[in-house]
Amino acid sequence: MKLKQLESELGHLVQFQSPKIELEQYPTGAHIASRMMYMAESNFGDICGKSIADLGCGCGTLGVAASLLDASYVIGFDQDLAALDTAQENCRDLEIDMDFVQCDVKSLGLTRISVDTVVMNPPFGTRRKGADMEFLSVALKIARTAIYSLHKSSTRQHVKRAALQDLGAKTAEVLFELRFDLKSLYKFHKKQELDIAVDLWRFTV
Ligand SMILES: C[S@@+](CC[C@H](N)C(=O)[O-])C[C@H]1O[C@@H](n2cnc3c(N)ncnc32)[C@H](O)[C@@H]1O
Repeated sequence: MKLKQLESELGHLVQFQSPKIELEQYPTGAHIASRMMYMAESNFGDICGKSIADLGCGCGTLGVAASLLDASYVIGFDQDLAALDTAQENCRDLEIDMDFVQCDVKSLGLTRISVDTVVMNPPFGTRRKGADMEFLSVALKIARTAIYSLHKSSTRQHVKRAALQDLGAKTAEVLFELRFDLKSLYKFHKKQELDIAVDLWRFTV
């Protein structure tokens, strides 16, 4: 599938109806999600024919993109049932076969789940400090090859050091920096928090 077509399909997905701020529920927009997933496939071959886990899948954007890029198997994990219901509806509409599990992502670190590639837009840790690194720690346990993840650019040095020194990543590379616009979702945020710089990372194990 071409990039433009992928972006267009993702642009039609239903997103969080009443986002829960304590779970940092904001969708990855179609422009960012399509480029993130397209790059994972076209530059690194990490999606087509691979098993994929979408951690904190929300309404399913990244997992759906993986399916549209011909992943062999896709599973999404999220704590929130309402988001998972929407994700399932999105899959039904597109006739996509994807599994979903309701759980706290932290619990996956204790399981034997193993996939080729993990994709995620984790909570940035603004509501619960360290949430992003908890997701990364789990991702590094269950991925056999690579992890694609979004983190605030302001945490770049910390993410790199923790991934390489504490969490066992073999490599940690920022693929590109982007801006995440939370304006329309959380209207009561302070202005400087609305448009934030975010890194797309690729970690290998
Ligand atoms: C920033 S949103 C990303 C949603 C979706 N992946 C996307 O890209 O549009 C973070 C997601 O993580 C979920 N989440 C937050 N903490 C979680 C946890 N401890 N375990 C499982 N899911 C969690 C939220 O419900 C939310 O759907």
